[in-house]
Amino acid sequence: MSPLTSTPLVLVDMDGVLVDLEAAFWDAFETAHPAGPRRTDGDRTVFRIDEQLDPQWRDAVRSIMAAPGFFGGLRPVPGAVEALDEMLDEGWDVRICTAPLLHNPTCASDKLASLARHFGQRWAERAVITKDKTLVRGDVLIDDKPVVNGDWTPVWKHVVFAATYNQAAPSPYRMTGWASWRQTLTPLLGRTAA
Ligand SMILES: Cc1cn([C@H]2C[C@H](O)[C@@H](COP(=O)(O)O)O2)c(=O)[nH]c1=O
Ligand SMILES: [Mg+2]
Repeated sequence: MSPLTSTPLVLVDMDGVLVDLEAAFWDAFETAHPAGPRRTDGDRTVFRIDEQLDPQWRDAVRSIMAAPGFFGGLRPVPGAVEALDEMLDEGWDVRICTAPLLHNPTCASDKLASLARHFGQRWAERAVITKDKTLVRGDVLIDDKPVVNGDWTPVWKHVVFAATYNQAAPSPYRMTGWASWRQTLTPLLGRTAA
């Protein structure tokens, strides 16, 4: 809880949680490489797409993700817009906590523009963009990465936003989608939203 209020502070990741990186990636990849691997070849079992595919495709994956504008084209995950607004309007303090891809020159600015466009300007103003999420205080971090680590011991609990590639995540806290945010967060934060 915040030292000044009892309002729980919820941190929410972007890629794979609020916006659909996987769909945007495969749309671009399949267009650029029509004879290459397809999204339908199988579910992702590791966090990084380049590590899922044969090594011959790694540069191609990197080049799609490094393209200026790529992160501005990601579409919201179903239910995400409504859930964020509900959490904030009902009394949680909610911040976006997202990592930039440093070799994409417009990644950080595209993420802010995407938040404003799809979620509303107030969400762009609530964004924290950092390579190290352990530096950010909060009660929970909702994130699809199986392990979110950094230079510090985090103060938040990691709520794993469920995906095929994080089924073995060590955190005991798991959210299966935005429809269940209340059931997942309320027991963790000790009270319902105000
Ligand atoms: C799936 C995937 C992700 N990344 C990068 C893209 C972003 O910079 C981060 C994830 O950001 P988040 O908002 O903290 O989710 O990881 C990547 O480089 N390769 C991938 O396959
Ligand atoms: Mg993510």
